[in-house]
Amino acid sequence: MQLAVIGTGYVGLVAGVGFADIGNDVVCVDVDETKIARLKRGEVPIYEPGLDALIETNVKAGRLTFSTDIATAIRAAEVVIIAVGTPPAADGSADLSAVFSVAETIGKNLNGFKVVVTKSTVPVGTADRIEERIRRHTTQPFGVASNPEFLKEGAAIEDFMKPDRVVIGSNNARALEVLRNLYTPLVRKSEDIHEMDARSAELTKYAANAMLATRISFMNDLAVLSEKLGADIERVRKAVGADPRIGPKFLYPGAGFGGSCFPKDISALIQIGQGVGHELEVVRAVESVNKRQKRLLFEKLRRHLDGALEGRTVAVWGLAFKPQTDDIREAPALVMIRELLEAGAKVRAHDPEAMDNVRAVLGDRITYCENMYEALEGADALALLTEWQEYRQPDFERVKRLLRTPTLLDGRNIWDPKALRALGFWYTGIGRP
Ligand SMILES: NC(=O)C1=CN([C@@H]2O[C@H](COP(=O)(O)OP(=O)(O)OC[C@H]3O[C@@H](n4cnc5c(N)ncnc54)[C@H](O)[C@@H]3O)[C@@H](O)[C@H]2O)C=CC1
Ligand SMILES: O=C(O)[C@H]1O[C@H](OP(=O)(O)OP(=O)(O)OC[C@H]2O[C@@H](n3ccc(=O)[nH]c3=O)[C@H](O)[C@@H]2O)[C@H](O)[C@@H](O)[C@@H]1O
Repeated sequence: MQLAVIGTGYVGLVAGVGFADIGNDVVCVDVDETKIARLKRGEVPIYEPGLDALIETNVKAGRLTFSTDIATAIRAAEVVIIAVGTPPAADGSADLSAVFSVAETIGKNLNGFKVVVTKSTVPVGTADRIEERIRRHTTQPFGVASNPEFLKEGAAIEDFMKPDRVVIGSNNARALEVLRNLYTPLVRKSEDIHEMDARSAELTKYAANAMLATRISFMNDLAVLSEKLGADIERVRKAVGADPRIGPKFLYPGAGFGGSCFPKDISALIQIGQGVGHELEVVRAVESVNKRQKRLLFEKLRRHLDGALEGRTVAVWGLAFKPQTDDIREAPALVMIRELLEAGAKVRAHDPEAMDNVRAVLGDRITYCENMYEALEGADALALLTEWQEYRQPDFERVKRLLRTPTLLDGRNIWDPKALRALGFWYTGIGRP
């Protein structure tokens, strides 16, 4: 099939290369000329394991190209996939300006039946609004569909190529059929493709993200309770997750959830509810618990130092919002670093992939260390915010020698409190005695 993917970010690029890999002809389009120029030179603008090799293979095979010429890409395509960003507007709702701008361009360039697919996460009812925008400019036939994406950054290719399920929402039978054919090679059985109306598909995306975020905030809330009661949330987590009705995934307490989606989609869902006069009370609590959780490590450190943060130095390991990505959008580390700077502390940071992105936001307000141990030199405490593999088993004797005071804040519960206390560290994690 001939596909145009509009918006070559985390989702558009992965979807584009994934569809090319199963034999489609794909052109990935973006308004960002620098990004497209880099991709044309063979450079991959984001860190995503396995992506470089897959792009290279498909470009070489002639199935994957990059362009800034959206009109030509649309005219050549049978299926146009919208994967542009839908960032939060000032009031928390999703900013749909990029989606609508693409819809208008599609309308102006329709030259025969096409399926227009929204992969971006958009509020319920957006498919109808897209259809209306396209119709303003054309009398050509087309079908609009919602096809939300469920991939996780850091595991994006695996998630895309072997999805647990695919959701396709449309009121147009021809569009449903085209998309069913497109996805059939990626699913194990036909029941893994869930066909529905567009509104249900749009809501499914928010429901899935809100459910996952609810599990995390629930566990983070219980972690605070655990600590106050002298219980160990890690033991509770494992035992609770052993119930197959609950399951073990997405129950890890930590420094709060970040990323470009959970925080944004939760506030958009709250807005969607309010738009029809329904207050989503559970989702509101998920959001407020998360805001509190992102400040938890900072508060623990402040208490430990009796409020005296001025002039102290804090080492931070992990800046990305999770491991295996360079994405720092809504990362808990940024919240902690900003609090520290505001309190007059200095920060020495390390991350295997995300330092350039942080530099673009914070500039020289903090010190960036190429080596994780270098970040510890002369620091009064080490705070771990992202559970990169290389932080799991550091040389703690060396950590102790380098730190001015042996203080550890484990924002992801990856270290052993007992062993570290035996080594002479002051240790605190999330919800552990
Ligand atoms: N990042 C993720 O893991 C996931 C994201 N999503 C959703 O997918 C959508 C895209 O997210 P990301 O890929 O993370 O965003 P991103 O910010 O990485 O990429 C968006 C791309 O769209 C381009 N763009 C903006 N306006 C454009 C226009 N008018 N024409 C062409 N290109 C345009 C931007 O230059 C950028 O390259 C969002 O709605 C997001 O909620 C859904 C599932 C997973
Ligand atoms: O809509 C999206 O963009 C995507 O959002 C999330 O994916 P992603 O944000 O890439 O990463 P996750 O692995 O879900 O992690 C999100 C945040 O939750 C945190 N988290 C995750 C799991 C957990 O048990 N505890 C926890 O604190 C992570 O550290 C991270 O900060 C969803 O998992 C994807 O299914 C969805 O497609």
